[in-house]
Formats: sequence, C-alpha cells, structure tokens
Amino acid sequence: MSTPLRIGTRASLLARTQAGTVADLVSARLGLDVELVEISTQGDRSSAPLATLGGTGVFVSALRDAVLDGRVDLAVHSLKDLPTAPAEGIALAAVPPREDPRDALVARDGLTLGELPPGSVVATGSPRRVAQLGALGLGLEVTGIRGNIDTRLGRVAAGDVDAVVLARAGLARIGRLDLVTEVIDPLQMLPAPGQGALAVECRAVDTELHARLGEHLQDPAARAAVDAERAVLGTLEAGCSAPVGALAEVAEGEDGLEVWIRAVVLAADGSVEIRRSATGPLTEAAKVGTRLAAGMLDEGADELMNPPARRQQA
Ligand SMILES: NCc1[nH]cc(CCC(=O)O)c1CC(=O)O
Repeated sequence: MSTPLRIGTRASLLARTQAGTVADLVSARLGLDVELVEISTQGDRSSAPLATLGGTGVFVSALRDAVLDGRVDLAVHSLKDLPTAPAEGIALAAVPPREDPRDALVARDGLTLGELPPGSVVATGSPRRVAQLGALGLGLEVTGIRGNIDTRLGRVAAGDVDAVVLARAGLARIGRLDLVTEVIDPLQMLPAPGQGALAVECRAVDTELHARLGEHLQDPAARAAVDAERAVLGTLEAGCSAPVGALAEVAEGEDGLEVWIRAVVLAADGSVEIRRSATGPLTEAAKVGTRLAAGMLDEGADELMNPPARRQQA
C-alpha cells in the first residue's frame, strides 16, 4: 500500500495514546501503513463547562468532519464521548478490546473514599460522579473541575482539592495508574456508558474498510457491552452530562454468551435514585439495554433527570 491510512485524533495525550493503540492494531492486523493526524476540537480550545459548549458532541464533531471531508480515513474517540444518535455518513466500524471501565479515586495521602474525612473536597466535572458521590452519604464536598487528565491530577498534587475521580482507563492509557488510591467498586459508582472503550469510525461508504475493521479490530464482547449501555442512554434520551451510570458484563450462561447490565439514574444531588439490572443473550445486547431503560422510565427516571424546577430555569 503506498498511501497510508490516515487516523484522526484529538491532540491531548490521552487521545494520541488511544489513536496510537488503534494505529498499532491496524498496522499489525490489516497490514496497512498508518499515519496519525491531529485535529483540534472546540472542547480542547475552551475551558468552559462542557454543558455550555453543547454537551455530548463537542469532542466528536470536529473529528467526524475530518473523516467526512477526506482529511482522514478513520477517527478514534473515547466511546463514552459519542452521542447516542447515529451520525450521517459515519459508521462505527469497530470497538476494540476494552480497558477496565471502572472509575478511580486519586486522593491525597493514599486515602480511599471511606477514609476521606467528612468535608473533604472531591473534584469532578461529571454530574454522574457528583450524584453518586452524594448518594454515598460520606459528607464529601464536591467541586467542579475541567481540563485534561494531567491538569486534574495536578489539583490534588498542589493541595487544591483532597481528591479527584477519573476514569481508570484514561489513567491506564497515559501510564498514571500509580496515582490511583482506590478503584471504585461499581456497587458504589457505576461508570458512564461506554467508559473504557474506544470507537473506531470510518466513512459509511467505505464498506470494505468498515468490514475489515469489524473483522480484525473489534472485540465482540466489548461491542455487545457498549451496545447495551448506549441503548440505556439512548432510551432515556440522556446525554453524557446526565446523571446516568451503566455497566454491562458478558459471561457464559446456560444458552451461550449472555450480557448482564446494571444501570442507575439519580437526582442531581444523589438524594434519590432508580437502580435496575437485566440480562439477555449477547446477540440481543441493545434490546436488553432498551428494556432496562424502559423499566426505569416507568419508575420515573425522566422526572428524576429533569425535575420541574430545572425545567423552569432552562
Ligand atoms: N469525559 C472525558 C473523558 N472521556 C474519556 C475519558 C477517559 C477514557 C475513557 O473513559 O474511556 C475521559 C476522562 C475521564 O472521564 O476521566
């Protein structure tokens, strides 16, 4: 192959590492030459709260534009940053093997959540993490934070805050697992749908490339798990800024591989929550997620996510 396959990435260390992982897979398994191309996005250029930048899609659309107009052939995203609505002309070609999806605590002095004294300041910009920290009832004070992983870690090192909560996967990818003081059990904090997984997108018209990526890069269990988790988010019509956690796991059942999914929807402060789980065949992963979320809506999930007071303010 003379012209290399161009892989679009955001410029952050995490994004470049993720794209590098995919580049290595493409080169090893498809035998193609690859080239990384950095694309800057609105989410990278601004330090405003994500919600004010238009929420879910800020990191994603600039990369998709580069795929659609032919500057690059593939885009690599953190799957949890993808909006649930499909994008015109773009195919989700592969979900490679997933990192550990759990959240991680990075706290001063090696402390765990249970060891942080009441009144300790924990920083996170994620409504899902804010709500679940509140639900733990530990008397922690939660404060907002933005910026890349290094910036956030720096706030603990500088003593500005007592702890931050981050995706364990991001820390693993940039080689900072040494800083983790607790990997948070999903019983205490369910991760964001798709957390720890990567999305490899290409042009929908590149059907041959799409098929080869699906065959050689995709981990079928990871794909099924994120399909189930994203179906929860899509059915709830919630974005990445909603207090929704979901985690699907794949295991051998009586009739073959099964997906088991847990999900939670919380009030913003974590004072009320709806929690459910469901299971079904791997081949119907998305249906399992949809069914689970429909049950949560029956229990009032929509009112929890969009309380009347907040509707009036908007
Ligand atoms: N929302 C930002 C974001 N998008 C993906 C990751 C980490 C990697 C992943 O979750 O796969 C992060 C940072 C974080 O949540 O700590």
